[in-house]
Amino acid sequence: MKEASPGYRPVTVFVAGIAVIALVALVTVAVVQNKPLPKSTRYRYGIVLDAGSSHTALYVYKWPAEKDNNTGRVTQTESCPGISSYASNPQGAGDSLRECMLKAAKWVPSSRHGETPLYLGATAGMRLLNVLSAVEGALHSYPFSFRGARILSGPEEGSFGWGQATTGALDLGGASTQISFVSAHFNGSQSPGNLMTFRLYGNDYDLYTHSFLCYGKDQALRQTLARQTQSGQSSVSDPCFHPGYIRVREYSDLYNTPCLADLAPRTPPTNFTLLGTGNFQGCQELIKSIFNFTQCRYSRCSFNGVYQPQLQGSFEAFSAYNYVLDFLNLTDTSVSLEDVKARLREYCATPWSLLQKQHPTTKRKYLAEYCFGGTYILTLLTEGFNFTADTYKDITVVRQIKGSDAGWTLGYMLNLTNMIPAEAQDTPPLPYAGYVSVMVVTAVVLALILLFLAYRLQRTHCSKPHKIV
Ligand SMILES: Nc1ncnc2c1ncn2[C@@H]1O[C@H](COP(=O)(O)OP(=O)(O)O)[C@@H](O)[C@H]1O
Ligand SMILES: [Ca+2]
Repeated sequence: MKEASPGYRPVTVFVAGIAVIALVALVTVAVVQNKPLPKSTRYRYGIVLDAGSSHTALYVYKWPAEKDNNTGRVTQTESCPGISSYASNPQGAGDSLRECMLKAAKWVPSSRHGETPLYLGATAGMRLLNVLSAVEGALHSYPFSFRGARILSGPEEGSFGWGQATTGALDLGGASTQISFVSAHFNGSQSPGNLMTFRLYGNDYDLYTHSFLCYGKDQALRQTLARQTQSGQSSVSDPCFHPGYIRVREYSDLYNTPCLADLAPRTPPTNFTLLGTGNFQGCQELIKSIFNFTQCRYSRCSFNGVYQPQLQGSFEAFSAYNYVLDFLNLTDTSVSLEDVKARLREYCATPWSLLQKQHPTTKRKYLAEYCFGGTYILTLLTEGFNFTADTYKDITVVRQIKGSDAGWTLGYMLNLTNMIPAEAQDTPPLPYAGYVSVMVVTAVVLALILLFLAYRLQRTHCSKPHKIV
């Protein structure tokens, strides 16, 4: 009599053995394979310098090393000098970024410097090549992994600012402005130059994008001033500036931009006096005159003969859209196009002296230009891009997209570091806390099974006369 219930004990022993092996394996994997990263290597960093027309913005991105996807990203930003003003002194451009780069070196732990990618993208788009090579030389001297300085094309500037598949992007800089959106009516056949194709998370997108050089806020303002000074006037009554605003400006200074090439009057006086009249309607008429609506060789155009498919979906507007509309208290989603007009009518007519008293701390140059800026935005959106009272509701003014400052810098870095997954991920990686929980629960269950089996083995042993199954 060896077995009270033949076949029972070997099965139990076998299962118990497997459980022991599984438990040991589980604990070994838990201990050896998935220790949290040491503090200094827990985060990764990336630095992008956005050399725009008005200034250079420094972005330092930081994200958990375990999640190389588009989540958990934190940004630190810093405003640095603009490099385009160094066209005649390229060496100075490199030196001018020194203070900013030292800040970046402080924000990124030194143990991570060597592997932190550093990019510079220039969007000012004008006569920058000699400046860029000087800046490249300077950026090589920092401890980061410098990956080059280059001029972004208009489509790149527009499309990297575009973040979510369903949302269009509107960017208004100083020199140029971009519009990008996905449209069911656009596959590039009419206008291949406006097509950017993307493969994102397993889906293909045909993105329409266009960048209008010389239609950023500063260059557009210069265009309106050029319209009023073409015959060498010595004084100009400008409806886009407030009543009582007076400023003497130099002709050479105004026309010193490729956007106004060949437009300068032949023998102008040295200066002209700019006198504000503060008239919204007049300002809008003046702004309309810098757009050309007459020629279009496509089925539909925005302006200057540029193809634009029918607007589709919602839009996020940032950069100067945000600076200007925020100052004018017009960023709320409930604000209608009529509200914008009413606010501008009242705002532009406000005397300059009163305005300065109301906003003693606002930079004078900015304060003087919000009337123009607001009127330009309204005109660009409605006359230029064909937004209506109805579709204007689809625009949200944003400072940030998904927790990062809105703009092209994050998309640019993610693209160049191959961190935007083209294909959908099959299984989302488990976060560390989730991993530990799964391990603990499984180990506890296995331990309970073991205890239970041991208990039954013992009982079988101690009560042989009874048949227990
Ligand atoms: N706080 C602000 N208020 C008003 N205008 C601003 C402010 N900050 C920047 N600007 C202006 O908004 C425009 C766009 O700025 P930005 O997007 O930085 O331009 P860019 O990329 O061409 O350098 C520029 O004309 C700039 O001078
Ligand atoms: Ca910009």
